Amino acid sequence: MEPNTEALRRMARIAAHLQPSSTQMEGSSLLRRENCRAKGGAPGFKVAILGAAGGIGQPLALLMKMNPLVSVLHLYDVVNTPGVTADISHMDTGAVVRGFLGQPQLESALTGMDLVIIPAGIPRKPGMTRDDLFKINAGIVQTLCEGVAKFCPHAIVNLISNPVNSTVPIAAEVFKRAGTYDPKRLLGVTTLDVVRANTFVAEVLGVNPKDVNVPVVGGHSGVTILPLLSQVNPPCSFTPDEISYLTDRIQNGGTEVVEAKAGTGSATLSMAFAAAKFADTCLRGLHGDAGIIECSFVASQVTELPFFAAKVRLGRGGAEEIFPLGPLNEFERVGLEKAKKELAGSIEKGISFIRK
Ligand SMILES: NC(=O)C1=CN([C@@H]2O[C@H](COP(=O)(O)OP(=O)(O)OC[C@H]3O[C@@H](n4cnc5c(N)ncnc54)[C@H](O)[C@@H]3O)[C@@H](O)[C@H]2O)C=CC1
Ligand SMILES: O=C([O-])CC(=O)C(=O)O
Repeated sequence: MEPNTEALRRMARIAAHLQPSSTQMEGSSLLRRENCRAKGGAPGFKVAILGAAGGIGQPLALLMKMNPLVSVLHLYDVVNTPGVTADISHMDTGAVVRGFLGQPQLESALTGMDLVIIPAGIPRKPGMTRDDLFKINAGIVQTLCEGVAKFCPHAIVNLISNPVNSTVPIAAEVFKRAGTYDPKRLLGVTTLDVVRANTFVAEVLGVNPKDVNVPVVGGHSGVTILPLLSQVNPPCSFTPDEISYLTDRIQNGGTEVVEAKAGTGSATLSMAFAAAKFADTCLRGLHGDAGIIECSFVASQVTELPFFAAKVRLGRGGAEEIFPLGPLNEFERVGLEKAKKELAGSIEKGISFIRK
């Protein structure tokens, strides 16, 4: 490269920082990606977090800034993104970070994104169910997904905002209405249930949670969270008391945190960890890595319900394969029936919110 060309590029990058208009920063970040590619680095993906200034959004932004597969990180919220962005952008990792504040900047936040992670919305307080959040969060998810449909219709969406059992159907209806719906690209994030299940099962077994994998299917609320303890990897067995304790603790893990936080919110740090883990699997899928399998709440034919959390294989197109539930024991079969009954109502509530 000619030295004077490099000097010009450096000046452009400094100018872009001093006056960060969308095009200037975009040009600068693209340049970095090109440089990275030219040096044989990994290809980078563009990721947006909507709700980035919140309890989940901030640590999630930090973790995504550390992900080497991310070349551009857009942080969008209706409050506080300038501060969060300035802070995160000083981390000496590769991703270029940009902040966007409020609805007028949603277009710039979303344009060109490969992956959009949505933790926007209010969290629970003690005594509330996740469904109690529907009234406020349904509208937030609708607005943001309308933005996704308009400005980055091919992005993969990771939906975190509760109640997930209803917000994923809401997003699907928004995308259908816009003519952009691809069921493989809309993924409800249930990874925290798996993360908790791995942790609690490992405690009972006395092993490292990293060495345990518990499939958790169904949905993301109370009895719809169905851990398949008969399918733990590596294979192991539990006493009836252990099964009862573990199922109850996994299903009520969210409430355990809400009560411990005593009115100041719900799980944020473990959720950011889980969301970053799930986003990483999506990015590795987009990257073309083989054998990427995680549980997620997706459009599905695994049961008679239109949506269900199950193990999915992530690839370039999103959730490219959804695995059947596999053999269930009697306890799990009873749990499945309870889960389906509650899920049916929550899914219908989400669908009719948009179709009303
Ligand atoms: N899927 C899961 O496993 C989990 C889901 N959650 C859910 O995640 C959501 C967020 O939780 P927290 O981060 O703790 O809440 P929080 O209140 O700390 O943060 C939410 C953020 O969303 C922002 N926001 C609100 N309306 C917005 C809009 N229209 N556009 C962009 N941003 C908007 C707020 O300004 C705030 O910064 C809640 O609904 C919570 O129930 C929480 C834990 C686990
Ligand atoms: O319980 C809540 O409200 C937040 C949540 O979804 C979880 O921690 O699993």
